[in-house]
Amino acid sequence: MTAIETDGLTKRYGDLEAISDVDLTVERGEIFGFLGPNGAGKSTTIDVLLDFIRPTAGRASVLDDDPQENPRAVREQIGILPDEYSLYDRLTGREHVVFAIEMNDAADDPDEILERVGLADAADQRAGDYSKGMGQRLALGMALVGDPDVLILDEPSSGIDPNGMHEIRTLLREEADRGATVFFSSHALEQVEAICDRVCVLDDGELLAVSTVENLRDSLDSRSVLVLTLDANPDPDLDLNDDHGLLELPDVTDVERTETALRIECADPGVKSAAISRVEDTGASVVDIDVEQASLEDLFAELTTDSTEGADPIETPGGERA
Ligand SMILES: Nc1ncnc2c1ncn2[C@@H]1O[C@H](COP(=O)(O)OP(=O)(O)OP(=O)(O)O)[C@@H](O)[C@H]1O
Repeated sequence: MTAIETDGLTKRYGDLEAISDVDLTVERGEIFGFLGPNGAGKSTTIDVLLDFIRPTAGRASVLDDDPQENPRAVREQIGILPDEYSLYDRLTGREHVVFAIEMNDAADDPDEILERVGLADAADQRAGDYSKGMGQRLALGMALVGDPDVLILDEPSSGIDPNGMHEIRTLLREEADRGATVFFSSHALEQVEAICDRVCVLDDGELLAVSTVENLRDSLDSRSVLVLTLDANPDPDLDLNDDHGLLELPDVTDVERTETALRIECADPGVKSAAISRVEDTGASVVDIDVEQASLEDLFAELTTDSTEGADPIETPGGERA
């Protein structure tokens, strides 16, 4: 059953298309990473889901309700940690949570919530004296009130240290285990990959890929760079700028020449031995062989760079192309 669905979702501000024809499906109970650089369109998408703004075209649904037709029903089922939230400086942490409980007509124990977000010791401190990370934890605690079916978290890691993020990941996993859907929007890949079941990558308003983190990793395992260090005193007749015919090999996607080495991008690991033979056949002497694995960071950078200029799309096995 789907928790969140968008179909051709588009939002224009004048000439600017903040999101373009976004088709997205998030299943119930999954922790879904909504990934993209600044200005990608993440907050715009979230604002449409909450009916804070209306789409120019397309539609969205949250737990089968259309936010435009039934905004109240949608918001009642969502716990939201917004990108920009405001706290009341003079109210304590506990008073904030009590306020959220009353607003939601919920029966939560405020101290239990404060404990879960690591603020038990600061419950009676005024929010005006909280650090940024403490404020973020408090806003997250308020989002948990009433055990919402969908948690929408816009940049939840902002201001939170690595230990804190570990606690928050545990908390989000508990939420998913009780059946909640977690929609985790972030530009920080390392946060998303550590917790999410599936991720999508949005850039310039367009959905570039949807995949499991595992499939993204698998696709990277088959993408590597072979670095061949050549004899520093090669045959003087050897053309150092030559690509050694490597680009004629299928699955060699790029060749870069440094002073003493060749960096050969391989789309398939099986091509490496053919590449080495090809270089040696031209009379060059290979003195060292190294393999650089691509990281998820590389993939994210590649997906979100020049996507509008016809860069080659990256397939994520088992994932969808958007
Ligand atoms: N009210 C608005 N009027 C005009 N343009 C807007 C408005 N809101 C957003 N935009 C533009 O829409 C695009 C998407 O913005 P959005 O805030 O959705 O990105 P984002 O992915 O959430 O970015 P960030 O990670 O920085 O929060 C940006 O180019 C932004 O400038």
